[in-house]
Amino acid sequence: MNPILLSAEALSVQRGDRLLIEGLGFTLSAGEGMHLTGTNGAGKTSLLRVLAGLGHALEGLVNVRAGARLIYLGHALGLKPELTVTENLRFLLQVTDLKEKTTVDEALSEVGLARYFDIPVANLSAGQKKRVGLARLLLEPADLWLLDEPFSALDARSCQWLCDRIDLFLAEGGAVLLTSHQQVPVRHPLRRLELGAR
Ligand SMILES: Nc1ncnc2c1ncn2[C@@H]1O[C@H](COP(=O)(O)OP(=O)(O)OP(=O)(O)O)[C@@H](O)[C@H]1O
Repeated sequence: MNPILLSAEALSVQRGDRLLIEGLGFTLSAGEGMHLTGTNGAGKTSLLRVLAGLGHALEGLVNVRAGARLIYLGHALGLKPELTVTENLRFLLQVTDLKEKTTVDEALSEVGLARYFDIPVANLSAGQKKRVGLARLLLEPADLWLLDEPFSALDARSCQWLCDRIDLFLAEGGAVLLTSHQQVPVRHPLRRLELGAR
């Protein structure tokens, strides 16, 4: 049986005075993908942030397997607009202090941004910014990807590229939890976790 990389037990999440999630439990094992769905405001981003350790749960537990490394890719992407594309990725690698899986140049080439390496991120289109964020998936070693709307702003070719990357990551034993308001056409079957409107 594949090891469980992430689990939630009796998790409740509140934002402001709204209780968004109550008593949620699930596990995510190596090689598993999960599609988190729910209407606007249901709490998907809030949940991902709690799972990534960036937000607090009202009650309950989040367990990440000891030693498992996760990448959280949120709406904000964690990019600094005044830095160039290359500077942003080098900065992120410094912060995480991990040995990169590939070079920044190769990652940028794969996400179709080779020609933009010295452009400030502020001067990129929304889809190009998204691709800079996604380049982290190529650079940083990880066991678990938490991806908040990773397909938003991407063109069709980039969406297909990301699906292929997710399939490869799952085949290699990674685990993925992602949100998307659209169908996610990966080959690997995805479990579905639906947050109800409250
Ligand atoms: N900083 C905040 N302070 C208070 N409430 C917040 C804050 N951020 C979000 N919320 C509220 O939390 C609720 C859930 O927001 P969240 O972003 O988690 O939803 P979501 O399911 O990801 O929505 P969407 O599909 O629109 O991205 C919303 O009602 C929102 O108004």
